[in-house]
Amino acid sequence: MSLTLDDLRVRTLGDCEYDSPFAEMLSTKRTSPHYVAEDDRVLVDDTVSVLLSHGVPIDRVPSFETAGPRKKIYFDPARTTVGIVTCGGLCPGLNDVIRGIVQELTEHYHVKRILGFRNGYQGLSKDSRHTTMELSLDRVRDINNAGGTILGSSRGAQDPEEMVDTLLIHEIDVLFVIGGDGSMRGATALTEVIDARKLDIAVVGVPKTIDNDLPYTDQSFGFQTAFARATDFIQSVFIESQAAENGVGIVKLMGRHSGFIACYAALSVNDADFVLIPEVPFGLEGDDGLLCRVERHLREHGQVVLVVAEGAGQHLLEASETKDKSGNAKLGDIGLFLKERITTKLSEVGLEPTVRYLDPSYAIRSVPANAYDSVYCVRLAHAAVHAGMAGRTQTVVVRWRRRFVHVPMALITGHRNEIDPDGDLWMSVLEATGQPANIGR
Ligand SMILES: Nc1ncnc2c1ncn2[C@@H]1O[C@H](COP(=O)(O)OP(=O)(O)O)[C@@H](O)[C@H]1O
Ligand SMILES: O=P(O)(O)OC[C@H]1O[C@](O)(COP(=O)(O)O)[C@@H](O)[C@@H]1O
Ligand SMILES: [Mg+2]
Repeated sequence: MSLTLDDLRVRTLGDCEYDSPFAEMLSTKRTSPHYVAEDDRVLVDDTVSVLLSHGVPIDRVPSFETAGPRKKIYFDPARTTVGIVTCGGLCPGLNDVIRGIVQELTEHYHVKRILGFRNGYQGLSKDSRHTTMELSLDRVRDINNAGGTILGSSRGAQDPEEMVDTLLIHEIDVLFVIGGDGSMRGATALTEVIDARKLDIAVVGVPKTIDNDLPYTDQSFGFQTAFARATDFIQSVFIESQAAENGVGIVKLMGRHSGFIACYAALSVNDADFVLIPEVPFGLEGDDGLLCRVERHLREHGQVVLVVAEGAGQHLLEASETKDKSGNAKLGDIGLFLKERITTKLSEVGLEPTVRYLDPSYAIRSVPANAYDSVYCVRLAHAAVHAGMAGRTQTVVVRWRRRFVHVPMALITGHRNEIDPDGDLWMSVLEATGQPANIGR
């Protein structure tokens, strides 16, 4: 997709007239390999060929506004009230982000009132708008030691007009939405109502997804923790299948539309023989199909390990029209399906398998963030606070090519981050597993 500078323009509520608490520290700072000055920008692309293909001077090629503290800010901290909400599925690090936002607002900006809305957008609805949580430093002190979110989360639509009424009742000036693509669509709907009513409320997003399926973000927070946890389950089925006669290990991992968790966990353990992801369709039948390939592998090596993303091979299952409360398609169970088909096939050819099947499901996303993700979360939280206090709105903060930047919300919801079957990640998976590029297709 070809972007223009206009697509990348971040919205702001107005001129920044208040001195930022960081003004003095920033006065001597210049762009360096480790810092981007607020009037500098970060390139979207990073290869010579793509940069040249734009055919415009370097200051016209697509670039992001840098994140970080500003010398001047839009909101007067002494008169600012902040809201925080976490929506959608859980992800390691949600509590770290909440805590980081509260710490930054309290300790540096001296914002006095921070409210957490309970249970996702539901907490902004008319019915539950009074069940807020005051977020003080004491309240968030050790919340990062636990998984989940102290605010709770939910799926399901709420009326944006009602939600904005709730923001007004609580006199919210800046709302931080920590959530995925659905949440960012919801946040966009909020900003549309805010605009229509000519209100002065900023909405800033911190993208969350263990599936790593949001674009313009290197890797989403919590993803590393989630795939690290997933490796435990691959190791388990590897050991089980190694010890059994004709051992087959199958692990199904989360990943509705994108197979990042499956690929990274499989590469980390480096013991998987087949990795199946939504982005690369496969067939079961025929000499080249998965079933025969599994059989041959088993005959040759005595064991076989498959890692399958939950969204893989959906074309092989009966189509379902079912959706969850947020409108996300409910998928068929590819893990159980493969377990049955592989068991039947191997039994038919006289290999009487011992099949070990694990579906760790929520076990990989309900854990606390690891040290790496915790660092990432706190830095995203800081960037979000700076963006909000500077009056950025309809904007998310992300890390892109190791720099923290501002991205318009519309870009984050515009398409999905998926594994490119022609890209180098999938090539690494093919190299590590030895599986062919096409299975039964
Ligand atoms: N198109 C949309 N417009 C408004 N709100 C939405 C939209 N899509 C999802 N939402 C709301 O955002 C919240 C989170 O969405 P969901 O898809 O469950 O999780 P995620 O944000 O992780 O993708 C839910 O309350 C859902 O109703
Ligand atoms: O919590 P639920 O509704 O069971 O959702 C499970 C889904 O949540 C996910 O973790 C993704 O969640 P999000 O849509 O919140 O990013 C998927 O991997 C999984 O399919
Ligand atoms: Mg989603």
